[in-house]
Amino acid sequence: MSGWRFGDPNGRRKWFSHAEPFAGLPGFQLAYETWGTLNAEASNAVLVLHALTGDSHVAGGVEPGHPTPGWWDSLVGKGKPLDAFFVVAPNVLGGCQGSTGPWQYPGFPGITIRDQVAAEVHLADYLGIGQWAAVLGGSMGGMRAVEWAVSAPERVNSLLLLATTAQASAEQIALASAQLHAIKADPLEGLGVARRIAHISYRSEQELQARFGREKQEDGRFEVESYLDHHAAKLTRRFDPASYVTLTDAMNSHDVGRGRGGVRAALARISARTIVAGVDSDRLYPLAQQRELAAGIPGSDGLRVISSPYGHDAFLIESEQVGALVTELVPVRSGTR
Ligand SMILES: CC(=O)SCCNC(=O)CCNC(=O)[C@H](O)C(C)(C)COP(=O)(O)OP(=O)(O)OC[C@H]1O[C@@H](n2cnc3c(N)ncnc32)[C@H](O)[C@@H]1OP(=O)(O)O
Ligand SMILES: N[C@@H](CCO)C(=O)O
Repeated sequence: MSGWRFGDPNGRRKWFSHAEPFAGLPGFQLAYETWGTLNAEASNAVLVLHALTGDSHVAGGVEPGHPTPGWWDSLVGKGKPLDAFFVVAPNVLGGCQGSTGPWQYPGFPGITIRDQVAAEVHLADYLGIGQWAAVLGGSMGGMRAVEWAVSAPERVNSLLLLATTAQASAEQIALASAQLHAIKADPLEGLGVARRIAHISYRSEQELQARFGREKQEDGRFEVESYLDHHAAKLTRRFDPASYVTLTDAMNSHDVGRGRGGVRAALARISARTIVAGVDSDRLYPLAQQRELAAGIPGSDGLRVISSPYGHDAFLIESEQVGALVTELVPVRSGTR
């Protein structure tokens, strides 16, 4: 087993181990990182859930000696929207940055978003967190966030759903299936092909046209090809093909309505104060999916739109707009410090 998958590249990871059989596994471990301090009432905990190729390292540079940037640096740290809270970020079950996944466990079973949330419930219990002040997530993280609020409504006080959906659509499943075929044909090369396909869907047509047009590099590749080659190489250096398959299958299985009387009935269970936001240029998780969430969740006050040319990835890039939504959701209350 390659050590890096259990390693701690940023020097901040903690591990939670669950020794009982779970979802076809003999047990599991979740790597997680935390920022801030849990208050005496355990009322200031915020759960941040990462997207497909994300990890527990939401923010870097918060403490001396841990400068590696995180993927939502703008939210966590002194004077930032989540400064007053105890932030917990797990690496998702089946992921490959510290948590149990297919490379750690040959014959790793198929798991669902519900299994991943059930694993995170065990982590919350272990940390002594009965109710989250807020659960935040974008994309696959948003799938887990909405599942948290449906399956354990009493444990989620407020909820921020970004660029996500109540159930995977045929188009999302179709795009994923092409990626999975590539990986199953040749894991390493295939992961690069999968990343190219996925990354096109993470950006917008107008952005790619404006940035790259028909420009070519000296080697004859179109600039946009070179850009995709870059992301493919970058991901294959930091991500495990089998984990990509496991997590993509889990996203395909995502349907909060399954066995619960359908999506509307499931969303009606949510008691959290909720903000749902989508990106106007997102062609992977279109606004109609967030509109469905906002309409079905009783505690939502309607759809917010993040205006950005960057497509789906805007939830990771538009720090100001995302930060404003977080601040609106969890204004720093006295006593949360
Ligand atoms: C959930 C998580 O994100 S966790 C871990 C961090 N996350 C990730 O990395 C996820 C995968 N990455 C992404 O989704 C995106 O890179 C984001 C959202 C994080 C950032 O998006 P952006 O800031 O818009 O970066 P963009 O997609 O334009 O890529 C910039 C990179 O492409 C390179 N690049 C730009 N044009 C070209 C080109 N024509 N040819 C080759 N490389 C190019 C840049 O040099 C830059 O390189 P770098 O990655 O070494 O910095
Ligand atoms: N591009 C980001 C978001 C995907 O939803 C990632 O690779 O995780």
